[in-house]
Amino acid sequence: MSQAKVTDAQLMADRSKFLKNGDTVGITCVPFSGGQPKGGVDDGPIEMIRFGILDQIQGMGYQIELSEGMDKYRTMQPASDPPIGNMKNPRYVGMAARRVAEQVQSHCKQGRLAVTLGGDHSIAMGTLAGSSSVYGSDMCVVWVDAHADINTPSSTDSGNLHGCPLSFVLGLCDKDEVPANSPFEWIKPCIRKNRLVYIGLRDVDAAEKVILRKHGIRAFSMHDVDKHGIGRVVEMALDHVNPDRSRPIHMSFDVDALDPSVAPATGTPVRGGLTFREGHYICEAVAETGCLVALDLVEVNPLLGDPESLRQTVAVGCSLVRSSLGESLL
Ligand SMILES: NC(=[NH2+])NCCC[C@H](N)C(=O)O
Ligand SMILES: [Mn+2]
Ligand SMILES: [Mn+2]
Repeated sequence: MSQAKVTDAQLMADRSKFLKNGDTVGITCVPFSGGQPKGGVDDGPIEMIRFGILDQIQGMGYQIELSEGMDKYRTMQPASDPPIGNMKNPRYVGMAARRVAEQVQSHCKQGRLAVTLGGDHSIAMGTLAGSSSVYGSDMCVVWVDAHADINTPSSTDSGNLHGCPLSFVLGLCDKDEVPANSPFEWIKPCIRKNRLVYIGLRDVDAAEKVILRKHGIRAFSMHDVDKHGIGRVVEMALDHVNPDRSRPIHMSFDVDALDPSVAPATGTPVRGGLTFREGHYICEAVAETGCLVALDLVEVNPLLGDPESLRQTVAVGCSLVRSSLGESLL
């Protein structure tokens, strides 16, 4: 009795509405921590690789294309990088994100599913610039996070750019916040406000709430998850940005969306987050649409906490990636 071997990769490639090489995953590792003050988040990608993420993805039947030169993200830090206004490490963040954009763009151009392993969330300026340069402004963004990461250069209290990536790609910054010689000048508004949706929010700055309200950006907080259940929340979120499931999706998953009991090793943990299953459900439901073209998995910080916290967080990061690649589809 012989049966043709049907892999997860084949099922996902058949299901994919946009990827011409849907059985190939283009992986970009970004060992970068310049968007926030805590060292260690730059070791996120290498710890996920040590844990076996590449073998796991290959084991699902995918081909892997790995972006070159991940060490360059560490060596490209400028010798001098004084704050611009409130923004910390602005040149480093701007340069790193620009390189991320090129690497993600190249995977997307080749029709591969672009998976980016961070690194702190400031790198999403790059991932979104890269994917949207190929898929255009019809692409929608599912942002899974405890935080809104939509501060502008002038609204940010902390000055940490991992709290700001969305304001750049949405074009919410004033001209004087991104002047002609700014490290962020290369970022063009590329994501539409009505194509962005959040899931998991529970720690949003006052200034960010003003921004969300002003621009009518749809957000499903943990309150909504409690009220409606994760199944309904994901359905409502997708209905908002992608009612016919006919648009490409870029999902940006900050591991701190999960409850700290599930993902403790992260820089800005917030109590009351998604359970293990709720986090995975989101990934599975997005995989099921056949619309996923790019995925970020960020903010795993192996230096925070004891060895067991580290193992647990790295393991859950890898398993969220696998679920997004269709591991649990039958
Ligand atoms: N990607 C993150 N973990 N972001 C946390 C941001 C926290 C806070 N809103 C800030 O702007 O500083
Ligand atoms: Mn976060
Ligand atoms: Mn984030």
